[in-house]
Amino acid sequence: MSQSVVLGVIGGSGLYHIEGVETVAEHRLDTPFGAPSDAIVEARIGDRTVHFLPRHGRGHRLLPAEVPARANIHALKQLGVNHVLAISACGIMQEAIRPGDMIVPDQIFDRTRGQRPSTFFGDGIAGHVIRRVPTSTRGGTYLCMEGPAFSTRAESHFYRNAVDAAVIGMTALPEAKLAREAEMCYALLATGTDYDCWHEEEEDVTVDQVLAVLQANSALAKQIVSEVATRLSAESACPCLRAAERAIITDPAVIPPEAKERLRVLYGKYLD
Ligand SMILES: CSC[C@H]1O[C@H](OP(=O)(O)O)[C@H](O)[C@@H]1O
Ligand SMILES: Nc1ncnc2[nH]cnc12
Repeated sequence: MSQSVVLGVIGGSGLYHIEGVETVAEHRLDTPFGAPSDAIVEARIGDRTVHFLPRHGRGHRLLPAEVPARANIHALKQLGVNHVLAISACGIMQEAIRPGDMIVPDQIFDRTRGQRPSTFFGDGIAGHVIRRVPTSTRGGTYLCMEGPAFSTRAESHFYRNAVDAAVIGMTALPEAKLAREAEMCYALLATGTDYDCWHEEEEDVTVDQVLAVLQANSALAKQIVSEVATRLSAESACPCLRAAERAIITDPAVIPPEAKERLRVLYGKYLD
């Protein structure tokens, strides 16, 4: 069964608002998982409503591990979002990718340290969604490291050789996992900003270098958001939109009422 597509955009480093679009409203939401990173800005791009949330908060206040990913995804879900375009600044792990190139990874490799709450399930309700293809599009592996410090050269070489990573960042997880549990299509748009620290002839990554590339690319990033907003179809029947249909294993009779209430926005249709 198809659903009307509602687009959410999560802005990463250097992208704290979308310039030059018509703002319709600002939503300050609360969730059972705490407050999201910031207010969500509802904007119009052409005929489409877009909900924009800066992942690190305006002014970039949150470290990768401090980003309240569950609250962010839940708040977007409250607004009806079912398609997420997640924008990220990334280190480049392959020679052929140049700074400023945009990459759309189709795989994610988890090198976070397990301290980031990464599921909506638990506390009385067990569920398991399928993640063989974790995003909605194709194009290489995003290695998600814990950070906030950048990698050592040994780690950088390992990610290139053992994982064959295309890009490296710190934020696609648990965001992408939670979007799947929340039955959303999730696409990653990575801007390659630096060669991390593996390249013999290129500078090692610095924050200044990352921000300079993002600054130079900001018009392109905005154009891509506009194109996605314009071209995305009005309806979708993607299986991501039913990812939790068969995920919940707990007998409904033993799910505590508090757990049902906590997950009502996400799974009410399966629990009632
Ligand atoms: C500012 S460099 C490191 C920082 O940038 C990336 O953030 P995001 O993915 O939100 O664009 C990276 O993951 C780190 O959080
Ligand atoms: N080299 C790098 N490692 C991790 N995250 C990044 N974001 C931008 N460049 C990065």
